[in-house]
Amino acid sequence: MLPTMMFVIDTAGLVLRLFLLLPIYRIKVNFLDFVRYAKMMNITRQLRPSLAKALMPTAMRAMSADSKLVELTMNEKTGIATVTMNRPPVNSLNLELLQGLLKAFEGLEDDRKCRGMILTSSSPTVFSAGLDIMEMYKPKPDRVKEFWTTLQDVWLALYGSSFPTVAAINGHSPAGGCLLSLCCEYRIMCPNYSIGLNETKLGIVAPKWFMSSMLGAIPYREAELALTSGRMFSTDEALKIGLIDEVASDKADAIAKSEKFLSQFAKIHPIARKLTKLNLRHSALEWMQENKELDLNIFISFVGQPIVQKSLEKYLEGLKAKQAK
Ligand SMILES: CC/C=C\C/C=C\CCC/C=C/CC(=O)SCCNC(=O)CCNC(=O)[C@H](O)C(C)(C)COP(=O)(O)OP(=O)(O)OC[C@H]1O[C@@H](n2cnc3c(N)ncnc32)[C@H](O)[C@@H]1OP(=O)(O)O
Repeated sequence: MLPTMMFVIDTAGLVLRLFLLLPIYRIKVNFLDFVRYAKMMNITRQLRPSLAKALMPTAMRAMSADSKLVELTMNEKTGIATVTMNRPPVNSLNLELLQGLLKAFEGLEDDRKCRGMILTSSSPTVFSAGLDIMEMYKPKPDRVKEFWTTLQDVWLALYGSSFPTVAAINGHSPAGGCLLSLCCEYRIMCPNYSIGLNETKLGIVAPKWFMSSMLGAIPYREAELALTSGRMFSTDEALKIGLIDEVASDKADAIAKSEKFLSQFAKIHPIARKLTKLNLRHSALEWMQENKELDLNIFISFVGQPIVQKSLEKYLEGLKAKQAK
């Protein structure tokens, strides 16, 4: 009798607390939200055994991401998903890789079992070489529009994800690669690689939202110096200025450390965590939502400039020459 009464009182309390929160943040709540909340509050043991069992995770599951460019696995026991970029040789972000990432992030957003996500790479030495320069060099009008819009959507989905995120940076991470890691809440990097927003070195300008992502990680003064000079940081330098949070000895260690970081959120109220994150990121997210079209037009006119095309051509030649040596 007493446990039943306690359960009814607990449940009423939970529902009341949820409904007090909801009008402020305009969250849709449904039964599954309640179940998540209840599970977090550790009351699933009091639910019907069949329902409690259904809530218990079982094993590691490969989820369909419909793209060989992105592998998505879910640890059913912990609810931690791993998204692995798999576009050899350097995971340069072309339209198809971005579409694969977007699909994976949106899928996880809809997956009520997802408790966190680790973003990593299948390459032994490169996390991501950033945007595929071939998408910007002599671009086809329709494709380049779709390319940039998809990048904006990937940024919105990752920077604004409701689940906690970690980048396990197991290789070099210039420009767009660094951006992806900056969208995550925590960065763990393997030794002796480089990371940074090096756009000015290519003769291009990192858009406002690239910069605001960096400003979310390091102080303004450091960001100003890094962005204007296009500086790439070694793993140790990145740790010193706070561009990364931890160093791992290798990829396996980076994943283990990522899981440890994410596991702390098991004890944190998921709605409180999510709303705190989204409130902190609100102005950058809102700017993007309201300025997608403007940002697209700036990009299109920027990459259309002959001087920008010349810079990209020179940079590509430099990469090829390096390869030929
Ligand atoms: C007011 C204006 C406002 C807004 C303007 C709007 C927009 C403009 C800004 C757009 C933002 C762009 C951000 C970017 O991400 S640009 C991309 C920057 N990336 C880089 O600088 C990285 C370049 N690559 C490297 O440094 C190295 O490749 C790397 C350290 C990652 C790995 O070195 P490794 O020795 O392992 O490999 P490589 O031999 O160098 O490369 C292998 C092959 O891959 C090709 N490659 C490398 N990177 C790219 C890339 N980013 N895109 C396309 N191709 C790439 C390289 O050429 C080699 O090719 P092959 O010779 O084998 O054909």
